[in-house]
Amino acid sequence: MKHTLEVDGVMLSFGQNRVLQNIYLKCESGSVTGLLGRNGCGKSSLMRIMFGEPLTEDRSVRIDNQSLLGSFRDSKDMRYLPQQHFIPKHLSLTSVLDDFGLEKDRLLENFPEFDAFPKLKVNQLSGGWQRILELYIILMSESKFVLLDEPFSHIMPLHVETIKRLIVEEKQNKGILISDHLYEHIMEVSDQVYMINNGRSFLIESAQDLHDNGYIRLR
Ligand SMILES: Nc1ncnc2c1ncn2[C@@H]1O[C@H](COP(=O)(O)OP(=O)(O)OP(=O)(O)O)[C@@H](O)[C@H]1O
Repeated sequence: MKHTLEVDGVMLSFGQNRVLQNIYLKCESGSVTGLLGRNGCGKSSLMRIMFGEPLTEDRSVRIDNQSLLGSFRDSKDMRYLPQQHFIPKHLSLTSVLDDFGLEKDRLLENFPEFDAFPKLKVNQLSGGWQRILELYIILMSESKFVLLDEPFSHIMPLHVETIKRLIVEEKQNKGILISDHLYEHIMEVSDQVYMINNGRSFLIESAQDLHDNGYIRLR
C-alpha cells in the first residue's frame, strides 16, 4: 500500500525573523524526496515540526490524509535523524541494534568495519562511525517515513556511496525525506527535490534552479 506524508500551513517566526510561511511538501512511500536551501532557510525547523516538535501551532502534518496532532509520533509512522547525536552513549552496538530490531549481519554486510568493535559502547566510536550507526538504524528500521537531516555530514566519501545505495534500496519499504548540503548526492538519489527560499517551498528541476535561487554558483 502506498503512503503519503504531507505538510502545509506552516508559519514559523523567531521574533522578527519570519522563517517559514508558505510551505507545501509531499513525500510518498517508494520514493526519495530531497530538501535543499541556503543555510538558515528553515530545513531543519521544518523536519522538526513534521516530527512533532512544538515549534509552532500553525501547521498541518498528515499521513494518508490523517492529521498528526500533538507532538507524539509513532515510530511505525515516522522516524527522524536529527543533526545532533541522539543515541545514549553508554549503550553497546549490539543493544542499539536490538532496540531497533535490526540484525548485525546486515549492518556488517554494508559496513564490515563494525566487526572490529563488537563490544564497544557508542561513546567509544569515532564521531563519523556514530553518525553512520545513527543513520543506519533510522534508515533501516521499520517505519512508513524517515526524515534524514544531513545524513552525509562527517562521513567519508566511500561510505557516502554505501549510504546512497542503501537509501535507494530502502525506498522500496518507505518514503524518505532527505536534506543535506551535498546537493549533487541529493539530486542523484531523489525522485523529486524541493527547495526552501524566503520561507516558501517549491519543486526544482535542475542545478540551474539552484543557481537562480542563490544556492550554488554554476560556472
Ligand atoms: N531556537 C531558535 N531560536 C531562534 N531562532 C532559531 C531557533 N532555531 C532556529 N532558529 C532560526 O531559524 C532559522 C532556520 O533555522 P534552521 O536550523 O531550520 O535552518 P536550516 O535551513 O536547517 O539551516 P542549515 O542549513 O544552516 O542547517 C535560522 O535563521 C535560525 O537562526
